[in-house]
Amino acid sequence: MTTRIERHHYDVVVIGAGGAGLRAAIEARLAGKRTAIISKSLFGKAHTVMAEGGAAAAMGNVNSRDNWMVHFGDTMRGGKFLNNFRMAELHAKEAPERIWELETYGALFDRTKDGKISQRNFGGHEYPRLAHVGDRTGLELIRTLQQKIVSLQQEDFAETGNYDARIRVFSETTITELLLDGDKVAGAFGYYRESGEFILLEAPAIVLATGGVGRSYKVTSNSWEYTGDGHALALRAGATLINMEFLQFHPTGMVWPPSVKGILVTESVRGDGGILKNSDGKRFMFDYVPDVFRRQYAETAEEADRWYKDPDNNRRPPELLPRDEVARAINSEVKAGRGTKAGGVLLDIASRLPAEEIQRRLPSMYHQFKELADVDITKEPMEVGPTCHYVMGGVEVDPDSAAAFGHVQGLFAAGEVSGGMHGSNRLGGNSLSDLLVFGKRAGEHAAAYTETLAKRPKVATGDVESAVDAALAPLSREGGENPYTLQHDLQVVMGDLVGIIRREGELSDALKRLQELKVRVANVGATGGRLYNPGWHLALDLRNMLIVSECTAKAALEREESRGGHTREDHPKMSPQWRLVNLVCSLDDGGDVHLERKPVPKMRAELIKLFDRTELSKYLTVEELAEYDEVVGEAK
Ligand SMILES: Cc1cc2nc3c(=O)[nH]c(=O)nc-3n(C[C@H](O)[C@H](O)[C@H](O)COP(=O)(O)OP(=O)(O)OC[C@H]3O[C@@H](n4cnc5c(N)ncnc54)[C@H](O)[C@@H]3O)c2cc1C
Repeated sequence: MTTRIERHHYDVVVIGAGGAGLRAAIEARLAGKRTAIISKSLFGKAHTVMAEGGAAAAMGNVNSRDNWMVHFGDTMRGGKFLNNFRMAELHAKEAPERIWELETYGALFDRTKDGKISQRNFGGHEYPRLAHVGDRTGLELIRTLQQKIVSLQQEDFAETGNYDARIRVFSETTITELLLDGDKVAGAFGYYRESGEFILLEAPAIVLATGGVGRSYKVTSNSWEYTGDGHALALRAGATLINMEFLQFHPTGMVWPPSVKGILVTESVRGDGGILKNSDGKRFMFDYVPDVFRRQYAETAEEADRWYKDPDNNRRPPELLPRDEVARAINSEVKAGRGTKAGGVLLDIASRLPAEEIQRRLPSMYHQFKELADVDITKEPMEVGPTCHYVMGGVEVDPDSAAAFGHVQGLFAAGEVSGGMHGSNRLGGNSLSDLLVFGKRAGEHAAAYTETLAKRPKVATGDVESAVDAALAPLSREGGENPYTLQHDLQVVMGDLVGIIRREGELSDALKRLQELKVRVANVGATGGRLYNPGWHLALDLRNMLIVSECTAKAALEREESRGGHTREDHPKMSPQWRLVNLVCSLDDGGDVHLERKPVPKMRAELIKLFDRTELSKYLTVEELAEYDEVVGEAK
């Protein structure tokens, strides 16, 4: 029996309808390309919509000392100098323009008294920098980008009589394979979640914008669709992934009740004055300021509290250290027996701001705790603990064009699925701006790439048949393993052995168990048919989760130091030698993960000069410092 496959032809296919995907699609359409947007979940329901705190952009509206150079410095510092410097530079320079542009699309950010876009404090940012809409910034971002897409569709309708003529959204559609013609992208294959029918989109350029990988962990802020699909699609297409060992465990997820464990408690709570206390009532973060940050952070509660009103003459509260530091501190307090019964610590905003102010600034948090935990955050503290939140690692890309490295052409990646920009740790608020800056670049360069081709790459019939067979396999397997059991077992391995604190023995053990899981996942089965069947969908997601988890575990075992979102108990220090190394994953012919060390690109002279020597000496090797001295010497 032949299987029915719906076929479409586009110039650019964007996989993912979060901020990165929508911004990329807008740009490709503005370049005149026929563009498709594919979304695994409902249109508008990407992670981007859940972003609460804001988008970081050095507009200098609240503190005029802010500018792109300070933002660049903070981003590099936050990423512990492992960031791709060019990405961090482009991001810091272009973020303000991307935010202002959103207002031309119809966004309306909160205002300062004099009518400028308001900006709030966040961990690791020297000045108030996050443009925001209460604590629902992601919603405004997605709403505006969708509105822009609708307006483009209306333009197309006026011209052609067809709304979908140049930009079309395929929602609740999952891509399972990328199809190639030699080393060139030729299309994407997937299925409609509701009907289980197959779809083939032929296109010479594909932008991956599929977001994160959090569902390989049990305690996570990520929703069901974040199974690392884009990462795995890239690998299977011949692209490379960079620095997959770096996962961000956000310090404040809900810990109670168990059914909501992991749901995010926005950093804005701390940005707006919230403090962390242990079960003895001690404000413990003062005990956890690492040497590299000591000069920037307050030593007493009095100084920390003064900072909120007078940031120019006081140092920042330690609650606003980068997320990796705060997550580790909470972990240590709980481990030392100073946590709450449910295994968290207390986050107190109730004693810091009047109730009306809390409700005005943090309406979503107020409702979240009231509805889910029966806690009134204007009266009592919240119970919080670390939750797997964000992956810094991702598709290795050219910083300027967002084109994927490796043995594939026509593949681009932007947003959380791409790697490099955030180094070993992302600062809060830097994701929303990253999506806009690199989403736009990816769309623009994908469109331009299609014009360089002498002929359109062709999809091979055999490849489509293989994609169909792979998709149907779990449904036809008699006695296959239950996908939910497999996901649970994977989450146990990753949570217990590749979690927030890592050790050599446990990582080796994790790799062994992942190999065993690989064999079991190859035998995964799903009951029922193709009509809306979540068990089947998970069975297909599992091989992506597994491959991405293998990358994380392998790289985590290889990197013998602690940096940002990678903490090795057996190698607790940051090593200047390891700062020179990116760990890059590819797939070998047998489909196994191959790990390679590559040098971290060297920062240009005018950028390295933005940092002072004392600070750099905590990160760089002796040889690098000598080069720095030469550069600075020449400038004098
Ligand atoms: C609760 C929460 C709060 C956050 N708050 C902030 C904040 O305040 N500031 C900040 O900067 N960052 C924040 N972040 C992080 C930020 O929201 C994300 O990193 C960012 O939104 C990722 O955007 P993206 O466009 O890369 O992908 P996403 O918005 O995650 O979208 C991914 C898209 O890809 C689709 N997709 C995935 N796989 C497939 C597939 N196989 N086929 C088809 N489609 C697929 C999904 O359905 C979705 O449409 C927060 C994250 C969470 C979870």
